[in-house]
Amino acid sequence: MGRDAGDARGSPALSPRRHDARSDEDDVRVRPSRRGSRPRTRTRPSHADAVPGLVVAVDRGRMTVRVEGPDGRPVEVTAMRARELGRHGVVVGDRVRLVGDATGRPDTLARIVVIEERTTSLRRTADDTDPTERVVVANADQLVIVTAVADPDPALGFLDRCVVAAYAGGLEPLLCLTKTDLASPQPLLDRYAGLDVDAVPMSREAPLDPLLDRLDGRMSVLVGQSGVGKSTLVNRLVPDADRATGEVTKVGKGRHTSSSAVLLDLPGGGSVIDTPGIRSFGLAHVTAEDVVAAFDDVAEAAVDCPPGCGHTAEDPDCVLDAWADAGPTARRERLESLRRLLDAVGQLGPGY
Ligand SMILES: Nc1nc2c(ncn2[C@@H]2O[C@H](COP(=O)(O)OP(=O)(O)OP(=O)(O)O)[C@@H](O)[C@H]2O)c(=O)[nH]1
Ligand SMILES: [Zn+2]
Repeated sequence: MGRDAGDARGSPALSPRRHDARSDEDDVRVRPSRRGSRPRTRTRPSHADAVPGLVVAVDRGRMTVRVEGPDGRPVEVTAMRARELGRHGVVVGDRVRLVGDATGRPDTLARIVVIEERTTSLRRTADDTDPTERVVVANADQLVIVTAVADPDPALGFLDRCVVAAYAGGLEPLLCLTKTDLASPQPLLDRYAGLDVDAVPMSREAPLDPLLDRLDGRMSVLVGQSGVGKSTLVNRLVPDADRATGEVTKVGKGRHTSSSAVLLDLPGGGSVIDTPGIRSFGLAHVTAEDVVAAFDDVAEAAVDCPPGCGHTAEDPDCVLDAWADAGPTARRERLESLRRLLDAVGQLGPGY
């Protein structure tokens, strides 16, 4: 077959091979459009025929992108970012478009030319003062915060930070309270009840069903500190994922050792994104407003707060106290829980 079926139908000749002086190697060859009907511009090829895919792993600039193969089954393609994306990073969960060789055959490399708009972005900064935020995972529905009820004791500050990061990124938080064979999950359940954070107690002996019910058909990110039993959980959820458990050394753990996140499909539908590299959540990018916005009732009341209100008990003109007093006692509990979150992450927002 000729290089472009479209030529036969009389569409304009394709642009010259070297279409852009700044092109990197992959850009030099302009791929003929499969449909052949769309002429390319010199500086920026049209990507209307680029192949849609889902980023399932990122490892040192190389992305693994899942696309639909010729037989309708998913194929994993190795890809890199096109230079034209500028500084836009690609993360696990991103929906992208690929040009180049998207067959997934060995030693092929495709190019990501489009990152679709994200529905959610789980973000973090290196610490609370660093303004450079990094997106950790895109488009996930929920953040599953894995914490042991004992051994190790729950790191409450870390939990609060994860809850805040979830709300700020547009994800629903879900607490997965592991090792319930060692202690009661009740204190942790109580701690977040006022905010209606969903929670599921779990131990390695207990059936997975209550958790699977919540993961079904959704894209969920799993975070947790070392030793909480996250790998044990992932191995049960995705038996062929082969995540190493209980090892002291991080060397040689799992297949995607150096990745910060890897998407794994659940056998019954939905997926989980494991984040082995993420042990902390800097929240320099989060404002008190971002947190409040996650609670419709509180956000509605807070519109009467002065601009820049931090909504803490120390903010003199915060209207949320009056709002709590005017309602049932549950409102006060909700406000206290919310303020504990704001306190725990501290220094939220400019001027607060
Ligand atoms: N008692 C009890 N121990 C568990 C449970 N789940 C996991 N463990 C143990 O807790 C330890 C840590 O489990 P992992 O699954 O490796 O924990 P992790 O969160 O992946 O931690 P890293 O390996 O450091 O990333 C192991 O010794 C497990 O056997 C549980 O439900 N109950
Ligand atoms: Zn306020």
